[in-house]
Amino acid sequence: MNWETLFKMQRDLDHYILKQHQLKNEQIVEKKVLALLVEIGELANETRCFKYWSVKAPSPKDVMAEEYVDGIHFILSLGLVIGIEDYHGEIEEPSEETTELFLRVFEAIHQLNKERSKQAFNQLFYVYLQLGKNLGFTQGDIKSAYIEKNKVNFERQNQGY
Ligand SMILES: O=c1ccn([C@H]2C[C@H](O)[C@@H](COP(=O)(O)O)O2)c(=O)[nH]1
Repeated sequence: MNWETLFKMQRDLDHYILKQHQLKNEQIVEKKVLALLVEIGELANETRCFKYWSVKAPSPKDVMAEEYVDGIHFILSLGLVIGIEDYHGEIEEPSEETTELFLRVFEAIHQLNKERSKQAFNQLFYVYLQLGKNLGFTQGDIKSAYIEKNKVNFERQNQGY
């Protein structure tokens, strides 16, 4: 999977948003970290993986994919802030179950916020891709859902979102 294209699309979107709201990256890194944590919480809610008290089915795959790629947006965006423009790691079949993977993603986000290093970024991307695989998304699914949502995000900026 060529992630470089997605990093480039993310850079364009982030620039557009910063310009629109007259902000600089330094002012919003922590907000981006919180935004990412919130998106992952929203995704967890759609999967219902932790709702041991409920028998309702998870949301449809397209709904989950949209939440999942919101997370991809903020991960790429945080990567760009620390100077990362591509990702080359291979993913292995995740051995953990969904809940455990979510907890590992949250942990990796906190680590990235503390370290702001390439190693911490790669760990986060790796575990997030494992979560995606666990939820049934191929890399092709992720790419097409990302492209679709990136377009929506641009449109929203033009509509006074
Ligand atoms: O600097 C930013 C701010 C937001 N978004 C994108 C990520 C998500 O796809 C979406 C979040 O939108 P809502 O949670 O407001 O729907 O915006 C970015 O890509 N970069």
